[in-house]
Amino acid sequence: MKILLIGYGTMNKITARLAEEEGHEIVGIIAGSGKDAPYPDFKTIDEAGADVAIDFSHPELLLPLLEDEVKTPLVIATTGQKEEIVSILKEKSTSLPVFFSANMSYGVHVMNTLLKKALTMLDEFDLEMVERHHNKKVDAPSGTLVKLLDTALEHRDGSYPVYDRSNVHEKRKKEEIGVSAIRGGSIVGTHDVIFAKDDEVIEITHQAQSKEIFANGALKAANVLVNRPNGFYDYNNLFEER
Ligand SMILES: NC(=O)C1=CN([C@@H]2O[C@H](COP(=O)(O)OP(=O)(O)OC[C@H]3O[C@@H](n4cnc5c(N)ncnc54)[C@H](OP(=O)(O)O)[C@@H]3O)[C@@H](O)[C@H]2O)C=CC1
Ligand SMILES: O=C(O)C1=N[C@H](C(=O)O)C[C@H](O)C1
Repeated sequence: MKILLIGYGTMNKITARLAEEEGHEIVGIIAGSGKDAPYPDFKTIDEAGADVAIDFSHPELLLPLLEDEVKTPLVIATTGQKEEIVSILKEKSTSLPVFFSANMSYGVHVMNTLLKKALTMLDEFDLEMVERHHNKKVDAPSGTLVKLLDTALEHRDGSYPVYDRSNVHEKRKKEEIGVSAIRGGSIVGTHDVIFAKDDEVIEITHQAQSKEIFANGALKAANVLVNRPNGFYDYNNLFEER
């Protein structure tokens, strides 16, 4: 595949290395500074003539690019401003194939599926969610946690998130879903969903042990997406035949 990279930070440097090892060609980048990039720099997505664009960037880089007409299939991994990004991608997907996932690891898709099942069986349990990431991450809570939280809010009537318990001066209410974000060192990314009631705790955890899993997930998704009809894809429908 001829690949355009949107963003050339930590993640897309890894994507470039893995893509080239697999025999793909990086035809260019669109990046903030991208000073150290050995690839041509483009200003719009389509001018690169790529088979697919893979984005790990920032909403302030991505969103203006989506204001142009785009025909190149898109794999989008940027987190933060989810509602705005997804709404624009859904509009775009009427004329091109788009894959979006706040976590490119298929394992997190499985975790979210397990969470849906657990929510139907554990409605008596208090629910708390904790994510841990490296100290360079700019958004909080993580896109993955936002996705897990959305799943929980959909399945628990009347539930609502509590992001900062330091301002809460009363006992926990049943409807609360506690959300905590931890930042430190080089933690790749860990997500814990904790179900707790008197005398028992059930936890579902996903622990990313390398950033390569995200880049590999994006490349696998791109490989499939380029042969898909126009539409909006995530891990729920990418592999389904239409
Ligand atoms: N869906 C998934 O599986 C994963 C998603 N991510 C997400 O991907 C994104 C990138 O992650 P990562 O590579 O680690 O981040 P980096 O900070 O290393 O790279 C971000 C890139 O975006 C550019 N950028 C950042 N801020 C701005 C801005 N305000 N305006 C224009 N350009 C900007 C940077 O340019 P410059 O270097 O010039 O600042 C750089 O090219 C994040 O949103 C992260 O959460 C990360 C891992 C997995
Ligand atoms: O910024 C990161 O590193 C990651 N971001 C994604 C998120 O916000 O969920 C995915 C992964 O956890 C790593």
